[in-house]
Amino acid sequence: MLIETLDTARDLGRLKEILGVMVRHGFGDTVRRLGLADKLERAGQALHWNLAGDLARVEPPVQVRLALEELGPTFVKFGQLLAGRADLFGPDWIAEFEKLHSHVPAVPLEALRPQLRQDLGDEPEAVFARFDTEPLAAASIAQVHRAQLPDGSEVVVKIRRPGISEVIEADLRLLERLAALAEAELAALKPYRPQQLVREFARSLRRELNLAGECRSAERIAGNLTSLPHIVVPRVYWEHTSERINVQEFIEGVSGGQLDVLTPEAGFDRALLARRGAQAVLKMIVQDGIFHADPHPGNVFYLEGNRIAFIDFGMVGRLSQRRRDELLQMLLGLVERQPQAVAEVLLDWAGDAHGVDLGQLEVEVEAFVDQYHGVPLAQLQLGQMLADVTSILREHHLGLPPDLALLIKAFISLEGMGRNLDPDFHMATEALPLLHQVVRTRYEPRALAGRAWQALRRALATAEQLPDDLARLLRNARRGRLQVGIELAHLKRVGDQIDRSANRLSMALIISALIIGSSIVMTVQGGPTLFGLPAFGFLGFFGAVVCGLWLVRAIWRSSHHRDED
Ligand SMILES: Nc1ncnc2c1ncn2[C@@H]1O[C@H](COP(=O)(O)OP(=O)(O)OP(=O)(O)O)[C@@H](O)[C@H]1O
Repeated sequence: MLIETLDTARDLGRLKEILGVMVRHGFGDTVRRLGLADKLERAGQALHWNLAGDLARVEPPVQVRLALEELGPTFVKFGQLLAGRADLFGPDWIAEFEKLHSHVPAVPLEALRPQLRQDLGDEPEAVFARFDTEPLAAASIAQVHRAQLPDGSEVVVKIRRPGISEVIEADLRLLERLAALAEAELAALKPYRPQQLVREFARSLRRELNLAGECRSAERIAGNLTSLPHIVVPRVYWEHTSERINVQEFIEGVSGGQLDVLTPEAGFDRALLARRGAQAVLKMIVQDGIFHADPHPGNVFYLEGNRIAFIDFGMVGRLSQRRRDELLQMLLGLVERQPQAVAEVLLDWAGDAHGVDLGQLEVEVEAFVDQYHGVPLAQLQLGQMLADVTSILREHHLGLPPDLALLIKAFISLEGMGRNLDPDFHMATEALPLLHQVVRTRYEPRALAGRAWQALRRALATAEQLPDDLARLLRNARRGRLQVGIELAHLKRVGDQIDRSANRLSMALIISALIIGSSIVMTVQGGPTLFGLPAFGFLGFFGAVVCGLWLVRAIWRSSHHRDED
């Protein structure tokens, strides 16, 4: 089905390439179980290649990472996303996914020129006073060149790789179908919800492909951070920015990776930088609800005056007000060691916890928080605690909502950066006053009154609409066009059970008929015999025994499965 619905021959070719890489890295059996083996074999590729030497001894997480690397940018990015899912994968997997880097050879300027001409409306040399032909950096989606505008402003020009959008789209189409197939065919992968994972990934990657979108996020965040004058977000030059290109202020500073340069002699106060960085990101997360979701050292610069610049807003996380409230309760619960509060939020996050022992989950969360009882605030590693507490969900085969997974990754990365800057930096100590302040502002009378007023306005709007809605409902009911959609989750299962019961009942009737018929035949004298008995009567009884045994086995198996369920 997957192959039949592929859009182009190119997609089919790429699928074979993907399957080939999977086989080469030891996942031939998975290919077979996905029902795709024949496609490869028809393409002349053997499925049962033995893994050569060293590869045979490689652990599954390493095999997966090597396969993702070989499959190119889309899959490398997918692995990078999985690196943030401590709620789904164990530490050995996360460590491997974290090794994935998207640095690739740069595209020469001449190859970029036709696209640049289209996007800038002229040759780069005509638009910029200076344009560096050698890029500053080349990543999988875009590469960055330094340039100068005619007014003397130093800028960076981020250019999307020609053709990358088509490559990524084709890969995403295949990945979406493979995920659907995996979810249907591979029971072991079901708890990872492959389809949902790929859907979220595709959404975020498509957003990243639009280089203007990144600038919109940067401006939004910059607007939220105006109260923190020591935080810098590069200015966007919209006149040269569009989907495939963006031009932004060049940030002159010390890259987050060069900590040894941040000395007091050079005018840097590392403790202050750690505190300022943490305050900014905490504000983005708990107060503003839109945050830089990829704050790794390469995306941070330290500037003179102990200012901090964030760049690359290609991946931002968004949190609804409800999520922010939950997060606030979770963080305060962790910092103030209130197990009940933490458990409550985690159970909310677990969402559809069908078949999960919620009581047990609650006990585990409480035990987890209790182990920090009496530990000084300064020793709490908030990011790690968040990751650990959510990994309890993993053990119960429950996933974290995607917006929160992104947040925890950002949190851990930020906490690590803070500690690298200043070994005495403690996120929990830093966070507590801000968390209290957010709670205070959220529940101060004016804020409460504001929210109550908004709720009232929504209620009034609904009330205003009510007579019309009711009239429409009644009109439809009068015309017999009232439709009610009822979804019964287990209706199909019940239908199947009725089907099976009817089959068994029919079988019981056949057996009874065979026994009665054979008994009558047995009394008839003459005709062929078998073992001294009338042959047709004997065969009838034999058939009844076989059917009877089948019936007993079917009944035993179905009651056994019910017990397991
Ligand atoms: N405004 C800027 N000022 C100075 N340098 C910049 C700026 N923007 C980007 N760079 C440089 O270019 C590099 C890549 O930029 P950016 O992170 O935006 O691209 P990317 O394609 O998202 O890369 P990655 O996937 O590695 O994060 C940065 O690490 C930085 O060195």
